[in-house]
Amino acid sequence: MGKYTVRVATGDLFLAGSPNQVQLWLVGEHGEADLGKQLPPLCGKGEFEIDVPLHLGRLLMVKLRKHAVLLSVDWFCKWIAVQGPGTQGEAFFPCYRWVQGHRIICLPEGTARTLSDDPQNLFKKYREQELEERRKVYRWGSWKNGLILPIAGNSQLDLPRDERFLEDKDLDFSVSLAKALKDMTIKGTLDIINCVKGLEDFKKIFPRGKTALAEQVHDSWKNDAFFGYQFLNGANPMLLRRSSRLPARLVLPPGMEDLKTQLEKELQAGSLFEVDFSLLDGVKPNVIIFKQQYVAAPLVMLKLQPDGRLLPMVIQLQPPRYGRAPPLLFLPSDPPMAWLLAKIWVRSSDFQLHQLQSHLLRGHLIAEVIAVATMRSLPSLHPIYKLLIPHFRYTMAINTLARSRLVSKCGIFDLVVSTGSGGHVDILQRATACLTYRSLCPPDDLADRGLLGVKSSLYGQDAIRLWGIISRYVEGMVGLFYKSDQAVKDDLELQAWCREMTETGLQTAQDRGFPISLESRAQLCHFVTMCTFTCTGQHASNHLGQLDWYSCIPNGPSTMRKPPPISKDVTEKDIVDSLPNLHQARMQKTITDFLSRRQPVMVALGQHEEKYFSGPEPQAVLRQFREELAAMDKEIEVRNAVLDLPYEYLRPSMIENSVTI
Ligand SMILES: CC/C=C/C/C=C\C[C@@H](/C=C/C=C\C/C=C\C/C=C\CCC(=O)O)OO
Ligand SMILES: [Fe+2]
Repeated sequence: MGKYTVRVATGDLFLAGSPNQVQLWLVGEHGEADLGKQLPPLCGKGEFEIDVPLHLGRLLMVKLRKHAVLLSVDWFCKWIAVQGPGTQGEAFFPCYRWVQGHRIICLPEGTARTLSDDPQNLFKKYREQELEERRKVYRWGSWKNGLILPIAGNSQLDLPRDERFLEDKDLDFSVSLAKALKDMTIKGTLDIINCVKGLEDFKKIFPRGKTALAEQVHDSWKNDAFFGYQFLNGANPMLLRRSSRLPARLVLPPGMEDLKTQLEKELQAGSLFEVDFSLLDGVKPNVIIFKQQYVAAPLVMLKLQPDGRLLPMVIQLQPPRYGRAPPLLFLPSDPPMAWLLAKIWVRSSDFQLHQLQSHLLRGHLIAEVIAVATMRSLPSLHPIYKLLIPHFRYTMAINTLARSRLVSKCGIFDLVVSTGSGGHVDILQRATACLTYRSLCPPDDLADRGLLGVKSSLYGQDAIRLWGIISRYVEGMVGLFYKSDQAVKDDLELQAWCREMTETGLQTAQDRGFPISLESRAQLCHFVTMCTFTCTGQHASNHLGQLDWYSCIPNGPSTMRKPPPISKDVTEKDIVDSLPNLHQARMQKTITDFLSRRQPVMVALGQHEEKYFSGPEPQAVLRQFREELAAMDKEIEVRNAVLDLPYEYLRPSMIENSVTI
């Protein structure tokens, strides 16, 4: 018994407060005290003192309930802190959620606890009730067959309130999208009089890139070294791999002996690389306003020079067909327009696999599965929940928007992308079928692709460095709560979480290397590091490059309006007629600029302000994480300062703490 000081923190945004009164209870080891209805949590922090005539002992949780006389107004509660008998200084009760309706909400004290950390089962009932409620609110949906599962819901309003954009994000997204579409409409009216006779006309109509690098892309996109560089450090660094043999599909027609000799020489030297777009083979192309669009499935062979440049050696635009003559091979020595058109076809194919496989599937959709599985399987007391929850912010919301406006019927893909109107779903299904656990873990993925130690792969170096920092952060936290491998095996909530993710969310992905159970601390750390990296670095490295590399339309055409060339007799007009028309180009530029602009409402990696963990040790681990991130950021800044083409997409200060756009 004694005097307690209670502090109540409301969200910082305008709509976070509520005029409804809030009733509070203090729940201790030895009893529970009803503190009655307290100040309505209008805004900021409220504080009150109260005498409690009971001996509560150590405080375990705070319970709260909103009372509405006329109108129930949701309240965003950040946290509650209590000082008094049994609090050892100050007891902190994290919330960071919306309090809706009149239900009683339980907020356990912030110390992370696995089931085995609660031998008296003081929280067991609470954990079970919380998960029972979460499984009703966070339900798996289904978008298309053969894909990993999304959250149920067709719009943000269908989502749990805690998953929707807060008003600052909502305002920024809506206003900037409306402005982008308005500008597109206004500029688009001029397109009626604009005509694109030559490639230079594209530059006149779309003059300025939004970044220094985008400007360089406008100037240098035709250059072979620039073309090769993109597979290392461009918008999509996920497809390049070192050749272990000449690809079977690369059928060399008679007269190409020199090329064969060169390829074999590079192969023997270990400097032969390839990018194979076979996943696109046979995808049904879109028809846009009654006009057939076209898709190819190229193969590019490249050689890594001693100076680090990656130069294309040959492009095969389509795989060989049984019973037909071998496909034409395009070479750097071909007539310039023919070679340029072949490269443009590769760029358009890269746009398709980048946006659908590397960005949407391996970034957005995997992050969503991690988020939904966690909300359905781990209580808020669980250390892994506390570790991961900051990396789920807005992911379900942005993905629901993508499913309703980007890859939906009559969405952006249908309007301006050559794989729209169903081809994009086919590609997602194919990409899902070959999605492996190793491919989501840079140390394994880069090893498998033969990119470890390739100095000119700045993506590779930064991805390995960031993976290491995240891995140490995860190990630091896991080490606080799991003292043995057996403790991991015995954690039934953890095992249910892993199974829910692999078997349900990822749709029996154990066939592709994903774990169905966690047998050791090392395996747990690897899995949680993959989750964290996917929600942060993987998405950023495949999201941020759009602004630089796709604002020059010929460098990333969202569609192609003529079939791939079958001869080398190519004119500039053939190229212009193949590229997106002005309307399509303007829409592509509008959407990719809008999506990849630097977000004003942004939390950088590791910089979340929510305090989910109580206690000095987790805070120390988080502090160390932030210090390592800051060191990496500074070193990348110094490195980039002397580079003609700086690589920024894995700079910690540029990486969002979750997938929000
Ligand atoms: C053409 C760019 C394709 C990108 C797909 C890859 C990842 C998804 C993307 C997320 C987008 C989320 C929401 C998009 C919402 C709206 C789209 C913009 C305008 C639609 C026009 C309209 O409906 O009015 O990653 O960032
Ligand atoms: Fe994105």
